[in-house]
Amino acid sequence: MINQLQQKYQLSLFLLLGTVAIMGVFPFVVIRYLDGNFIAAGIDITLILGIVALVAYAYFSKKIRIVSAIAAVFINTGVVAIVIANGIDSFLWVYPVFASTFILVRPLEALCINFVAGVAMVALSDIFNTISLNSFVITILMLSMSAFIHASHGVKQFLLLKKLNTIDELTGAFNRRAMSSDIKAALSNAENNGIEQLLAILDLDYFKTVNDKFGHAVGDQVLKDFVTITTSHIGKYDRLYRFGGEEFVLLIPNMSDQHMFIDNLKTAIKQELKTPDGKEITVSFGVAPWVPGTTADTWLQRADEALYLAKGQGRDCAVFSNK
Ligand SMILES: Nc1nc2c(ncn2[C@@H]2O[C@H](COP(=O)(O)OP(=O)(O)OP(=O)(O)O)[C@@H](O)[C@H]2O)c(=O)[nH]1
Repeated sequence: MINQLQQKYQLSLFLLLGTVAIMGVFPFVVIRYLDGNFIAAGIDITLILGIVALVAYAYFSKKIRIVSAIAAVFINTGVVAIVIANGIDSFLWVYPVFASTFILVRPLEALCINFVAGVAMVALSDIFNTISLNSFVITILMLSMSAFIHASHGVKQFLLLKKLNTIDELTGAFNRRAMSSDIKAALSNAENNGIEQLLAILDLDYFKTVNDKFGHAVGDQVLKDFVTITTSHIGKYDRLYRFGGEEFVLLIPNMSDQHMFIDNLKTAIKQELKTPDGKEITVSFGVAPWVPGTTADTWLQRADEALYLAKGQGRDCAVFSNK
């Protein structure tokens, strides 16, 4: 969800940047044309058309990241070209273009693009016969470094927000919010692309007695150990979520031998998850493979019913839903 918000935010920034660029550059197309400066007018109109095309492509394709990167290179190339063609008259455009690069791409990428554009300008334009090269280098460095620090701070804040939004604070497993959106994606993947998934609820057995015997802090540690152990035995694209208390949900792409996978996982947890006095802690599994017509609610309900049966069968076992 937070990724979608970020994408919407980036798209609206991109649209705003495009609008501002067009409104700012267009009057100069007219001025340069009336002055008879057709090369500069041509570069400006190329910039406007390129930006319009890129913004439109980003809007319809939703490939914001790649289009933003192309736009960043495009406007930096454009500003170098206009400074070479038009000289000192277009020099002030360098500053807004360099600053806006940090809105389009990641901070380090923006710094590199600015660096290459700056070097190209120093090497290829003759404006430094008129203005001081030292002043240019110092002011552009100040601008780029300030923008870099600000943008890096923004990236850190976004990553923290993403973590707070999707990760269970105690165990480090994904939280219910992440689970809801991943289940939706898994269902649509299964319905539309035939990529079936398996959903299982994992519930620690007799966990209350761990708390009662060793205290809540040890219980917390057992939950953390459970997540570490389980995560180390599942695949890169498999996801473990804390459903609540000592209940977890596992969402995995369908593999060829579901029963063997679940059995191996159950055995691994049993061997590795221990109380402080070395006694094994077992887990019960309620497993619901995806079937056509599954909804988020029915999927969890089928897994929960299977878990109920597993607990009823004496725990430390996995029951597959046959619905
Ligand atoms: N330490 C700790 N305990 C928790 C947390 N969340 C829930 N619990 C405890 O988990 C225990 C769950 O107890 P029950 O629902 O009876 O389950 P159980 O003892 O595992 O029994 P079965 O599931 O039937 O095998 C309760 O004692 C809760 O207090 C947590 O975040 N930390």
